[in-house]
Amino acid sequence: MVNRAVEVDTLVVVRGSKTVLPGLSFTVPAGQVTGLLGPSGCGKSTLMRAVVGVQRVRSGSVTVLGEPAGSRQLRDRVGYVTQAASVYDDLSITENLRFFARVLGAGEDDVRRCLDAVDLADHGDQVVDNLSGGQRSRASLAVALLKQPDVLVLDEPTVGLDPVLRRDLWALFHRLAAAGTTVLVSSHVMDEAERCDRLLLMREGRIIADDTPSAICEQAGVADIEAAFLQLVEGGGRR
Ligand SMILES: Nc1ncnc2c1ncn2[C@@H]1O[C@H](COP(=O)(O)OP(=O)(O)OP(=O)(O)O)[C@@H](O)[C@H]1O
Repeated sequence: MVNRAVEVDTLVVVRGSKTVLPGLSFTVPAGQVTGLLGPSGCGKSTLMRAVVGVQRVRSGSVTVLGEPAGSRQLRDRVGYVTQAASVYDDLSITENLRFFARVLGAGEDDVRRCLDAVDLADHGDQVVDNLSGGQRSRASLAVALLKQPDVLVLDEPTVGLDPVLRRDLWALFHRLAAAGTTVLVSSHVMDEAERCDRLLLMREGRIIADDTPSAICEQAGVADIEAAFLQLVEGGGRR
């Protein structure tokens, strides 16, 4: 088993006229929940797109499970949930899952498993168009779980969710990680930091810290990640 699920080496991404990622290097350990935290616009989505292989990169490399990001071998092994829901509005949640299960070669038992995992079993017959934003994003997450991916990349999955649902989703991420899945999850909300096994703190396209939440706080000599983030920004941080 590869214990570095994701390896990013001197990654440069330019979007339009802007260098969004000016040369990032880091690794993501397998079987843990790694949080990618940073303010809106710092480049989290761009980095996640590079990890799943849908972002044109200027230079550097991104390796996932020992293969180049986006390569054919990774198709069934990497799940990706974007901020935009990727389910059909005019189908029910169960119909969506059955449709994607057929496309992906998954079975009815997988449909049940995924509905349960995201706590939507009681809403399976509801048409997506009538769902709340949070239910919609959980339906997209259920689709991503159909193939039991080894690496799950989630772009701000908890935006707009109430505290109970947020807690439940984080519990799900940890159950998936305990079963061996590598979970890379982004957030711009610093109070989600404590829920991660490891953190990549990001600012203006750079990783300013890469460690466990407690180690980051300890090194900064502060009690919470928000204070650590501020101190890293003021003190220059890692380059
Ligand atoms: N298609 C594009 N063309 C040019 N610039 C872009 C494009 N998409 C994003 N950007 C720029 O790239 C930078 C990083 O955007 P990105 O979406 O990766 O940030 P983010 O940290 O995920 O933000 P958020 O938390 O708001 O989703 C921003 O400055 C954004 O304006």
